[in-house]
Amino acid sequence: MAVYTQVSAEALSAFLAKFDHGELVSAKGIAEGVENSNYLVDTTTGRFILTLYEKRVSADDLPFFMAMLDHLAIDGNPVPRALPDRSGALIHELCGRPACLIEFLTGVSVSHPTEAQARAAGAAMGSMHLSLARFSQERANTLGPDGWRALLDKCGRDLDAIEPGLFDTIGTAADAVVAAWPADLPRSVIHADLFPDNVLMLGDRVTGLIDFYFACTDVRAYDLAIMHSAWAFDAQGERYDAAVGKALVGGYVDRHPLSRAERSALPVLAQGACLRFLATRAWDWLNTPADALVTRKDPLAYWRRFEAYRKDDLFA
Ligand SMILES: Nc1ncnc2c1ncn2[C@@H]1O[C@H](COP(=O)(O)OP(=O)(O)OP(=O)(O)O)[C@@H](O)[C@H]1O
Ligand SMILES: N[C@@H](CCO)C(=O)O
Repeated sequence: MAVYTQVSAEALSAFLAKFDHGELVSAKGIAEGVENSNYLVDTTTGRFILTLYEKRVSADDLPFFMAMLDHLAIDGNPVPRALPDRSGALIHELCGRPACLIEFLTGVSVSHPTEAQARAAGAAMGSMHLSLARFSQERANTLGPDGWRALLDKCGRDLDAIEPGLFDTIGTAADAVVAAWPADLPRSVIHADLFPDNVLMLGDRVTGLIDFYFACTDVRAYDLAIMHSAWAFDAQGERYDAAVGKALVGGYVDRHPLSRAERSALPVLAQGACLRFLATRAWDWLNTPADALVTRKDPLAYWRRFEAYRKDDLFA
C-alpha cells in the first residue's frame, strides 16, 4: 500500500478548511501505486483524491504537471485537475510534503486488459498526443537512457542479490540499447508511465488517464513503447499477448499517425522502456524502507519482457 506519509484527521480537516469543498467525512489510504501517498477523501460535498508527493516527484515540477493536466482537460482528455483553494493556490504543503487536492474520476483500472480495452487505451494515448503537440512547456526526462543507466549503476552489484549475474547481464544489454537509441524521431511531452493501473475504464470506455508525475519531453513513440510493454504482457512478464499488443498500437494509429521510422524504432524503444522500469523497480526492491506500507514490484518481470523484445520483433 502506497502510504508513505500518514495524515491525521485533524491535519486533513485543517487542510480542507482552505477549500470550498465541504468538511471531512472520511479518508482512507489507497492501496495501489508505489510512488506517492494517495488518499480517497469524502467530504460533505463530494469525493476527492489527496496526493502527497514523495520520493521521485520534485515540488519544482508540480506547476509543469498541473499546466499539462489543464491543457489536456481543456482539449477534452479525461484527466484529473488539481483543485484550487480559496486563494487560487493549487500546490500546498501537508505533513511536510507537497500536496494537491485532485478531482476524483470514476472507473477502475483493469488488470487483464481485453483487446477492446487495449484498443480504447491506445486511442486515448493517440488523442493525448494530438493535444500535447500544442503544449509548449518542456520538462527533461530524468529517467531517459542516462537516468536509468545511472540508477542501475547505483544499484551496482546489489543487483546480483535479485538474481545472480544480473549486474553484468544488464550492463551489456544497456550498452546495446544506448548504442541503438534513436536520436532523430519526433519529440513532445509524453506521459511516460501509462500502465493499465494509470488508465481508468468503465467497460471498454476510458474514463480517466491519471498519474502524470513522470511526464516529460522525449521521443513521442517511446510513450507507445512504454505502454506496449506494460499492457501486452502478464504481470510476471512471462506471456506476451499479441492480440492485445496489436490492438493497442491499432487504437493509437486510429487517432495519431506513426511514421515508418517511428514504427521501426519501437522494438529498441520498448527495450529501453524495460530497462527504465527494471531500474526503478530494482532500486525500490533494494531500498524500500522497512516501515513503508508498499508492495514492491518485481524487477525481473521487466527483465523477462526485455528478453522477449530482444528475441522477436513484437511490433511486426
Ligand atoms: N484522480 C483520480 N480519480 C480516481 N482515482 C484515482 C485518481 N488518482 C489516483 N487514483 C487512484 O489511486 C491509485 C494510485 O494513484 P497513482 O497511480 O497516481 O499512484 P502512484 O503511487 O503515483 O502510482 P504508480 O505506482 O503507478 O506511479 C490509482 O490506481 C487509482 O486507483
Ligand atoms: N509503473 C511503474 C511504477 C512507476 O515508476 C512500475 O510499474 O514499475
